[in-house]
Amino acid sequence: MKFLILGAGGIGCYYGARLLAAGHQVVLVARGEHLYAMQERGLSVTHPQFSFHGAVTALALDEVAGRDLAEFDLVMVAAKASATAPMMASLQDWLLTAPVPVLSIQNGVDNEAHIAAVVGQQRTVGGLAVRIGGHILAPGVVEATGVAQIEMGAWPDTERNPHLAEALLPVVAELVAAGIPAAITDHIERALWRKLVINNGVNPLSALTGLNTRQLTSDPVLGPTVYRLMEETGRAANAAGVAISKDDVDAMFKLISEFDAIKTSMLVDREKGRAMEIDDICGPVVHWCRQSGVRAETTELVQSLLLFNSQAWQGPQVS
Ligand SMILES: NC(=O)C1=CN([C@@H]2O[C@H](COP(=O)(O)OP(=O)(O)OC[C@H]3O[C@@H](n4cnc5c(N)ncnc54)[C@H](OP(=O)(O)O)[C@@H]3O)[C@@H](O)[C@H]2O)C=CC1
Ligand SMILES: CC(C)(CO)C(=O)C(=O)O
Repeated sequence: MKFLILGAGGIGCYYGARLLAAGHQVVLVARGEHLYAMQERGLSVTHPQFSFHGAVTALALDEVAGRDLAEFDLVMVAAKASATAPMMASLQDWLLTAPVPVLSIQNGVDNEAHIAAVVGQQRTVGGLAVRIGGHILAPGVVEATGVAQIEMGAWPDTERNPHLAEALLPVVAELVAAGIPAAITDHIERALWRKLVINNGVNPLSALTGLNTRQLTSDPVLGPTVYRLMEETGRAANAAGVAISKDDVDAMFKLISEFDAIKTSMLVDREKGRAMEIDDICGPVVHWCRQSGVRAETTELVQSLLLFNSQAWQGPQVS
């Protein structure tokens, strides 16, 4: 099969390398030093159970339109959530040249709406990268850990998009054969909110404190705070019309408490001085809880602390 990965950084390069190692064709879209390094020296990916070192096809976003979209079986969007809408807008005309499905494997619950606005719901595949930590260590060099699953499903659910759900079956079979545990869910919107429960629970707090997921969940003060952030996410989901129960929140807390000690993607962004996915992760929780009339107080506090804390503190202004 042939895959186009838009925004091939930590997770995009990991999954891309798995597909390349299994004999698929993969085009990676990146920018800056990372793109240059992949073009000049190839890509290196290390993972406890897998490694890849080799030449890759890497392009800048504005070079993509020179390719024939119809040759691809799947477009995967793997950039940060804030890049989804601008990427879709810049490829809008090209994306309408062939009916190829477009899958998001990003965190957040709004990426699919941005994709659907350009390619239509019939081609939009919701998805998420589960139990993976993957980061660019240096340009062209990626380190990953975890079983690195992909959960995907026709957007917004199989019932409303049955033909796409069927078309995904061979893609999932190839991902599994390539060592990517992939599965289809009939209710991807719910799966995305369940993942947001984890991300809103640990990402902003880890970026604030510098702690990894295990340190956070096992801390006597921060652990219960993680749980409260998760509960608020569940409340937001219900306000948005997506059923998330206390059992879901408990299951997500257990999952992240028992998973490898991960440095979250938001902490990595903070350390690198890059924009963090604060609006994409805390934003929907704050928005939907406010809509419901009961604010997400802990999320609002953590979000504000992170926003203030990430701006360069100049010290008190003395007149
Ligand atoms: N990293 C992780 O462990 C996990 C991440 N996720 C989620 O997956 C998504 C991707 O995360 P991650 O892999 O860490 O992100 P990265 O920042 O490592 O990768 C995204 C890549 O896309 C590039 N990019 C952004 N805009 C463009 C553009 N216009 N043209 C070309 N390249 C572009 C970025 O370049 P630049 O650096 O210049 O911005 C970067 O190299 C996020 O939603 C994240 O929350 C989910 C599970 C785990
Ligand atoms: C919390 C974690 C590691 C879960 O996969 C994640 O999604 C992230 O770092 O953004």
